[in-house]
Amino acid sequence: MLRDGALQGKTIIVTGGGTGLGKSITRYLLTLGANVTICSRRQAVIDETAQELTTELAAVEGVGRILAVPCDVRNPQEIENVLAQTVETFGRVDGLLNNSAGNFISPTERLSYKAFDTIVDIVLRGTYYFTLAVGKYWIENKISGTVLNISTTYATTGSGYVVPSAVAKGGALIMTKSLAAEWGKYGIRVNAIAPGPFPTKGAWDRLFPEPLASLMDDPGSRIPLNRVGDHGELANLAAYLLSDFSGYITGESITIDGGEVLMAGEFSHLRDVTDEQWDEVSKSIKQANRASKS
Ligand SMILES: CCC/C=C/C(=O)SCCNC(=O)CCNC(=O)[C@H](O)C(C)(C)COP(=O)([O-])OP(=O)([O-])OC[C@H]1O[C@@H](n2cnc3c(N)ncnc32)[C@H](O)[C@@H]1OP(=O)([O-])[O-]
Ligand SMILES: NC(=O)C1=CN([C@@H]2O[C@H](COP(=O)(O)OP(=O)(O)OC[C@H]3O[C@@H](n4cnc5c(N)ncnc54)[C@H](OP(=O)(O)O)[C@@H]3O)[C@@H](O)[C@H]2O)C=CC1
Repeated sequence: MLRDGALQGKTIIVTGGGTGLGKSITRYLLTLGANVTICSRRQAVIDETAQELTTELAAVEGVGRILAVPCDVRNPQEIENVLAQTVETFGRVDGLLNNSAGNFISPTERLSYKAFDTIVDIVLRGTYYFTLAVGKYWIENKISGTVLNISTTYATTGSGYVVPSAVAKGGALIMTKSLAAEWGKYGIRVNAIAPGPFPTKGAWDRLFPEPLASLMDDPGSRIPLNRVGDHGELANLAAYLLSDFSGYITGESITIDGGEVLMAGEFSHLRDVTDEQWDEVSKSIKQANRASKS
């Protein structure tokens, strides 16, 4: 979407950048010329992604550089290390994409106390810790940085069977808005993206495992646009929100879900009714109208 070189000179940290959506967004940011630090717990995974993307994009003109630094977002010292290594390698940090998450589907009454803590610590506490570290660096160095948090549509609607994730994503969304209000005076923007279903191994293994996958509708079939999301579509939006082109947008969460949340509307599920059935419906209503007048 953005023109070549749109992110030239920018450095962006992507948490969870070794897999799934974080990897796809990292690929696009590099293509647009940004330098990117990817971080997550598994060093082998982020090293392999860094190697793969470097090789894959070698021929792209103006491509950015990639650095992989291991980090558990629940650990402030490891976050400080990612920040320090990024500044040492690329000179500065301009953007932070909080994309790391943990999640699994389960009836809430089956969860242990620790299960809740594990998800909330990664998603809410981790997002806060990373944002705090980078925000303090920006304020101290007078850099107008930008934070982008990967949320989810159920951060606002809520959802059964993923209660710890919904609670944590909901908290991170309110943090997005609260910090946007507070740090606007430093020129720091804080936004979020709320994706619907975008197939990744990490999400599908934990949210649509068998026998659930066979029992549930195909996620695309519940969506007005009739399909799941494409990683490129999400990467476009993320790059825009991390770029200066979105310079007047802050505290916003943009939904990208093919209209999935709209299916909560009372009658939105009627799209499978045929023309013939609608003829019958119309006839029946008109009959009732006539009857009510007589
Ligand atoms: C539309 C799609 C929206 C998508 C949104 C997303 O976020 S997709 C993103 C998807 N991507 C990811 O999630 C990627 C990262 N995810 C992960 O690494 C793991 O899934 C993790 C989140 C469990 C963290 O691993 P870890 O090694 O830090 O933790 P651990 O193994 O030590 O477990 C901690 C506690 O949780 C318990 N518990 C675990 N599973 C279940 C279960 N199914 N049932 C019940 N409980 C379960 C486990 O028993 C333990 O409690 P206990 O028994 O000690 O009291
Ligand atoms: N896929 C989808 O349909 C949707 C996804 N999302 C969100 O998109 C984001 C990416 O998810 P997706 O790509 O699908 O799934 P992935 O499982 O591929 O991504 C999650 C990433 O988080 C990293 N991570 C997990 N725990 C930690 C931790 N403690 N510290 C640092 N990194 C950690 C993982 O790396 P590692 O294991 O090496 O630490 C992994 O790279 C998440 O925020 C998710 O909630 C939202 C809505 C829909």
